[in-house]
Amino acid sequence: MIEVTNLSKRYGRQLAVRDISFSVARGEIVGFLGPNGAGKTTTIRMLTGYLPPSGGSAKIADFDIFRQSIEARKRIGYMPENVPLYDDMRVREFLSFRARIKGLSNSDARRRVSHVIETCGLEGVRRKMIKTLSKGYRQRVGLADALVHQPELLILDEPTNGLDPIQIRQIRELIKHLALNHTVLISTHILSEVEMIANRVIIIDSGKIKAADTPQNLIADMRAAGRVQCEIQAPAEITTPVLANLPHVKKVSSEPLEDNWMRSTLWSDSGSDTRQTIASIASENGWPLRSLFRHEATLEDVFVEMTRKD
Ligand SMILES: Nc1ncnc2c1ncn2[C@@H]1O[C@H](COP(=O)(O)OP(=O)(O)OP(=O)(O)O)[C@@H](O)[C@H]1O
Repeated sequence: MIEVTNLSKRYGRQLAVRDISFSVARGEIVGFLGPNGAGKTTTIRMLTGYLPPSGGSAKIADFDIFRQSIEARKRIGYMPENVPLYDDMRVREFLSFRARIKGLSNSDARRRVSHVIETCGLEGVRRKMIKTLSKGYRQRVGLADALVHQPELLILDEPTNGLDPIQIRQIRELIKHLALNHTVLISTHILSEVEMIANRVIIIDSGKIKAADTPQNLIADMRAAGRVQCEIQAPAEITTPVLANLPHVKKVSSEPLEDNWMRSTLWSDSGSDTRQTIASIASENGWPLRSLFRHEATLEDVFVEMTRKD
């Protein structure tokens, strides 16, 4: 559904998107993640035909977004970060206007507007002026606008940004519902949201793709490379160098607890679980060991690790 090949965007001297390639298959729900300024909006604006690339290409449903822009854009429902709405229009009037701009006939527009009003839960506000709507309802109108021409692909740029927790939950439920019969690319900062909705994530940082996989695989990799915490009753000057020298261990930090107990955290390489080695070392040295566990990784850990600046 989306095929991005060596796409780049330069703003003056700054390379905001650097030679990225990825694809999204029909029916996938892909979370597009990255810290502020990573290049998400720039990429999305290129994919939706609003911004010309400095290099590379992108196809939507096999149509080149730059050379076959009209065909490609017909298939995209785009909800930008700050949904531009006409405040002095009423909801239904605005959606009808948008449907006509998008080329729907009068009768198709009427039918589709009624459908998206129902899908997006806008029945109660369809006659209201847009300027009187809450942010949550404005987002729904933005989603209805993105859907009105019946696109196969939805591209949503931070759709829950600025909403309160209840509104976030409502929009998330709506997106989950829409995901049943659309391909979705969703950019967000809310990682729990991605874990709940997406079947794959793409992490971008400084204009480059750092990872593209299912949340489960990314978390599993992170778990393998994970953190192990242990509590040993021995001075840190003795235990820390020993723990730091264990195979695969990259870093150890220790903090003193009561009665000469010491809590140490070990970060290790991918594929290694140091728990057994720690237990053996403690036993060999006669160090009392009262706690030993592996930290369960989350998508947030993956995100922080992938986008860490060090
Ligand atoms: N119109 C522009 N002119 C110059 N630089 C820009 C422009 N738009 C974005 N940038 C820069 O390009 C980089 C990528 O920005 P972009 O908005 O794509 O990031 P983002 O991942 O969407 O960030 P955020 O999560 O904050 O929205 C940033 O360093 C930003 O300052």
